[in-house]
Amino acid sequence: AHSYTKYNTWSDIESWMNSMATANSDMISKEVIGNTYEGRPMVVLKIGKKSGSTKPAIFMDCGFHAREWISHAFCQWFVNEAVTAYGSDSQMTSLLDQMDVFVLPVFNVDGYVFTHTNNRMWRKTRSRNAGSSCLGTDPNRNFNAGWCTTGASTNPCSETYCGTTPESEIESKNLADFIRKNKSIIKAYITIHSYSQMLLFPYSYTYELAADHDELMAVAKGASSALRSLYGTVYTSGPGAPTIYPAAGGSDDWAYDLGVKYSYTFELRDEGQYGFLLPESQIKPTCEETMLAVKYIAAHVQKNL
Ligand SMILES: Nc1ncc(C[C@H](C[SeH])C(=O)O)cc1Cl
Ligand SMILES: [Zn+2]
Ligand SMILES: [Zn+2]
Ligand SMILES: [Zn+2]
Repeated sequence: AHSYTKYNTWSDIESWMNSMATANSDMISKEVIGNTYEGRPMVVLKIGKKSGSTKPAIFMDCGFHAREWISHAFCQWFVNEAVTAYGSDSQMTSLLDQMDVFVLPVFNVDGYVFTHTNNRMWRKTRSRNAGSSCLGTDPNRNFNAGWCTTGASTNPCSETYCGTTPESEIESKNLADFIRKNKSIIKAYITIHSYSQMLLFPYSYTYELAADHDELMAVAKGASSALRSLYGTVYTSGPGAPTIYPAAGGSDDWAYDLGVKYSYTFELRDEGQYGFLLPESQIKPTCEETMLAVKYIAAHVQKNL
């Protein structure tokens, strides 16, 4: 059965999404934005007070990389927190009255299933690569943002294989199509990964500073200190290239260049002690502290509507 403090199976997450939308029909609507390579649904939950008119929105995805299980857990935590806190927490109430939050709890569904059934350390998608016995593309190297110019490989057997072309992966195409379709209302893009404890923003594909570097850095630092205020967890804030590594084809860089100004990649706990195998005992504290950072960013976005 589903639990917010366990790493749930895809099957449990899928039924959880259906029951959340049904039980909270005034706050949550469910939309399938396309299917994965193996035919599983990519489900977006639209969270926000129903209003007759279109509201500005924040888009958040989890589960780009299959093995980063704390990421999937956070999106589930966020959805529950949003509907639970609405009406009691003034900031969450204000956010969901004024904006919608699109949450994609599992981007790379095929990969996530594979980490439960075959290989816990799988990262990529599960698509077949012509002429190779190696499967999968790194979805975070597959977007049209300096595509495959740095920090990515043209070798299908590489963990950072960039694919045959930008958006070669159906999962990338489904996400990019949804964001392009809604780009006039999407004011922020947040993508959740692990591990390293970093709050990254454009660019990763170049060392050039983004036009909005100063503002993005200030917000990242504010969000990181909000996060640290709970349990003392230390995050590093900065542009991807100098802060983690130069790498091209990432969804955050792509969203930023599309015009989504507030574009962030979270690298959640830890710093390598457990790495991708973060114990379930750390789900709650990790999600609680990360909520503070996401709410900080959301508040800044609201102020700048
Ligand atoms: N634009 C980007 N933003 C963040 C990252 C770091 C993640 C960490 Se798992 C990755 O390697 O895909 C990588 C890129 Cl290419
Ligand atoms: Zn179960
Ligand atoms: Zn990742
Ligand atoms: Zn990572």
